[in-house]
Amino acid sequence: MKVDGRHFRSIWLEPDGWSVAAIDQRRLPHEFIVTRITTADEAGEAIRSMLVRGAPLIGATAAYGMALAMRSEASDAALDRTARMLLATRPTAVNLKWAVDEMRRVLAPLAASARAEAAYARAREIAEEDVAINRDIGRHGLDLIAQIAATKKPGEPVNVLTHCNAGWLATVDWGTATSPIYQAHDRGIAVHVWVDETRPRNQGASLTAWELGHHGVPHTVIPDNTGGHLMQHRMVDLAIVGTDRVAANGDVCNKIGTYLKALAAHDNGVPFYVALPSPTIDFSIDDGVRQIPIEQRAASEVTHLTGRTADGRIETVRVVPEGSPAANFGFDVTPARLVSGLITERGVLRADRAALASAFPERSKAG
Ligand SMILES: CSC[C@H]1O[C@H](OP(=O)(O)O)[C@H](O)[C@@H]1O
Repeated sequence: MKVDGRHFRSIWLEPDGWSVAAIDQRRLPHEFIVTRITTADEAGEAIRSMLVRGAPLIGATAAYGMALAMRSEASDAALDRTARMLLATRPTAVNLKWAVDEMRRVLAPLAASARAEAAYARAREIAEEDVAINRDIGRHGLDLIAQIAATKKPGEPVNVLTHCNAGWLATVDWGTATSPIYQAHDRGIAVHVWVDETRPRNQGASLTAWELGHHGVPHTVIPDNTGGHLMQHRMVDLAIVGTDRVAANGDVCNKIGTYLKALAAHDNGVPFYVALPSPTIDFSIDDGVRQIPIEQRAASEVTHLTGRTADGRIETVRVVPEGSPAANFGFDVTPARLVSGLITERGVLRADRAALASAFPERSKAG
């Protein structure tokens, strides 16, 4: 999407035809830094360190990481070693495993000499497919926003709450939860977004607010604990969030705090939608609450904050007493019963196995 009027994707193949560029999301919103990724290990570190993050973008980065590996060494051992390295970077977003498995499906049958070219071709396809899928998610989600807009007084915005960053920065382009928002805004529908800051890494405050601002979408950053109050006072028309993994039964794993927003939405009759591309569906899991692995990250992400000082320096400060332990669960799982619908590239679905299997039979059979 647009950054200072210029179109960017979150990741792209450089003109040299083999190295990969990605926006360093750890530096936003204060610095816009593009990093060049030249090895599979650098791709793995980019995922592990959250230089790139967001389920679909993690998948695309892993696909390019496999291509970088095949360019360097295309043996069966290198293929297996690279797959294992990438799969070990982060455990929750199933798009990572989907992308690695997809690359292995394409590459394993090939002679080593043919693997690098095939790997780059498939990685590019995965990136382009993500853009097309997210555009379609936006088209289907736009209908939901337009239906609410039709009930509003002229100029009164549709108020959407979102959590974390499921924006174009979390994907190759468009985003998932933000794609309907961008498409509504671009069509002149008045939209306002309540942006959950999303402690502890503040992807909402630092990423969602940044990208909405660059696209001219009205928004307000709120502390994570505010959403329930807004819903109680009819200040939220619908919630749209992203997801890192949807179980076959419709349970939704997303950034920590999503479950609490879903409970508040359910209690206040606020529609709660989850936007996802089909590679985020994990048909091998029947019970998301019990089976989806929840990443636990470093306590320092809770005990410290990074920001810009008044004189422009980027500093990290401690916000928790020395010696106070901190827990950092990265995700939680919202039971399907709290989900109003799943906005996918093939339409808005009920959050249940029958709807998911019917919409994506080719994936449900693959399991
Ligand atoms: C469109 S996937 C976005 C999803 O990924 C985020 O997690 P992280 O920033 O840790 O990669 C968050 O759960 C978002 O909803």
